[in-house]
Amino acid sequence: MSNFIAIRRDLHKIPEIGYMEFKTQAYLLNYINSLPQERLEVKQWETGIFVFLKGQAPTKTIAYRTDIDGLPITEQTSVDFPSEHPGFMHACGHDLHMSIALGILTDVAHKPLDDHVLFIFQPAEEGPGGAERMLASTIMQEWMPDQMIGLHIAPEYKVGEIATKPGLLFANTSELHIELRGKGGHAAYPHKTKDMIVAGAYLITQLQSIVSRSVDPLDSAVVTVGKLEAGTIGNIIAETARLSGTMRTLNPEAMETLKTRVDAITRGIELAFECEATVDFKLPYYQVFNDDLLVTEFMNFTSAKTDVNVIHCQEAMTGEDFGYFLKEIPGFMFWLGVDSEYGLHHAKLNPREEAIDVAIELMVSYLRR
Ligand SMILES: CC(=O)N[C@@H](CCC[C@H](N)C(=O)O)C(=O)O
Repeated sequence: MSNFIAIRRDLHKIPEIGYMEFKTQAYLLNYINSLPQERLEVKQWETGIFVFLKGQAPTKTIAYRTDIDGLPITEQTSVDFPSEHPGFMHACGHDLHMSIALGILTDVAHKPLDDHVLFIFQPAEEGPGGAERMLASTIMQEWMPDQMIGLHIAPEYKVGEIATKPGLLFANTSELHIELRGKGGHAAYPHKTKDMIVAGAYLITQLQSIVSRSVDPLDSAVVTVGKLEAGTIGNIIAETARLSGTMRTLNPEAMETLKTRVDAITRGIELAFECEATVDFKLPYYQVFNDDLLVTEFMNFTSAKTDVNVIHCQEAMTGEDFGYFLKEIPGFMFWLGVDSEYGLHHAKLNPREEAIDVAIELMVSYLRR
């Protein structure tokens, strides 16, 4: 087993959510401190880390970013290194992302490049977002890179495949939080109450009409309610209902349509069910937009390799706060095939670990080209 597969397994056992990645940060720092230190400068930022590796004859700084947080999901895989944190799992592949980053860092720490390389270990990609804040940090301002690179595992592609494209790769996103408040009471006296479970159910059903009836059919959009909390027991009418979800669009203007329609439909529910509602659109993520020239050069470079197959993919409705880095710094993101039967954010996600060495070798050869 490669050292970086072992590292991935260690990290897989300790998933932590955004800005709580204390054990993860300690593990990463411990490893980074074991590398040759002559050219390294390491700075902690919240639960994240910046590692600056001085080049030998630098003309620019290239940044490589990995996210480090896990998700609140109870793991259901049968791997023999499962999550040791009940209710939490690396179900989006950030354990692989981190081991790949450490693999690249290890190589260049032993054999420095001409250019500087900045490694960014970023917290809270799944929320509330770390990229925008890291970008604004004084550390990043001091070490501002000229180019950014990031990857994300892709369960639908085979090991040895990568996929990307020039221009738009990932969607614009916004979280959606709605709270409905009515008058609870005894289940036998519904006429004396305002039942927020019924109101919430109507609301969720009506939200489904936004994509089908308010968004231009030639655009793409998603409105997903992923969490609904309401009620306490079967014979009490619920006083509150809380919905949380996410909205996605490929076109930034379509996001404004979604917000306007969510607001309008919620106001309609307030009237119809005689309740009060608050709508909160939180934590927008800017789209991931690849630099045409850089990503095309990377795709051509990779195509010339015999061991990696490059797929020109379509845009995805996933969100990534890596988009904030690419808004300011030219660069690109790509999908790394890991061939898992279960997808991202699934409790049975089980990426094939051979992809780790594929990615390290690809990135090291790209950086040394
Ligand atoms: C790659 C990936 O799965 N990213 C997450 C990002 C979450 C963004 C935000 N918290 C939201 O849910 O809107 C995704 O769900 O796409």
